[in-house]
Amino acid sequence: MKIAIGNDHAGTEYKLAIIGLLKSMNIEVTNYGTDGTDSVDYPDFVHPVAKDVENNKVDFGIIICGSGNGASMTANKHQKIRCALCWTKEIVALAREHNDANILSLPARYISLPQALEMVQVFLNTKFEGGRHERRIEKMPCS
Ligand SMILES: O=C(CO)[C@H](O)[C@H](O)[C@H](O)COP(=O)(O)O
Repeated sequence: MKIAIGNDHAGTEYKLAIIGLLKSMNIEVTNYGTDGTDSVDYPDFVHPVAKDVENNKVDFGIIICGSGNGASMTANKHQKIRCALCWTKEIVALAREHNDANILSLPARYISLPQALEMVQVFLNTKFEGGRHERRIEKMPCS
């Protein structure tokens, strides 16, 4: 499995820990940064993740900012992206089962690091249910 990951300054600590987790699971990671804590603009680090997912260069994306909102809004501008902003593992599971989310957005300032790591594992280990949900996600894109 391959994952692309990106974040702003609010997400660096969590991002580095998530990369450690992914590598311990033998998952290939493309890290688009930032790796620092100087103030940056999240779109600069989210668009590359969304492009990799859109172009099937990776299986999934993970993006992290303070609230998760700016990052998810940016990712969802891409036609083929279904980015889910999640704050519990139950919402993560539903984002995969019902929405076939291909990017997970985490709000680093509002969840604990252990929660974030657990949510990443749920995201990667939960399958899309298909069925009625397939019809619904097919209706998501607007022309
Ligand atoms: O974009 C956001 C809010 O939707 C993110 O939470 C950012 O991380 C946040 O806005 C950054 O805030 P800061 O005051 O510049 O650290």
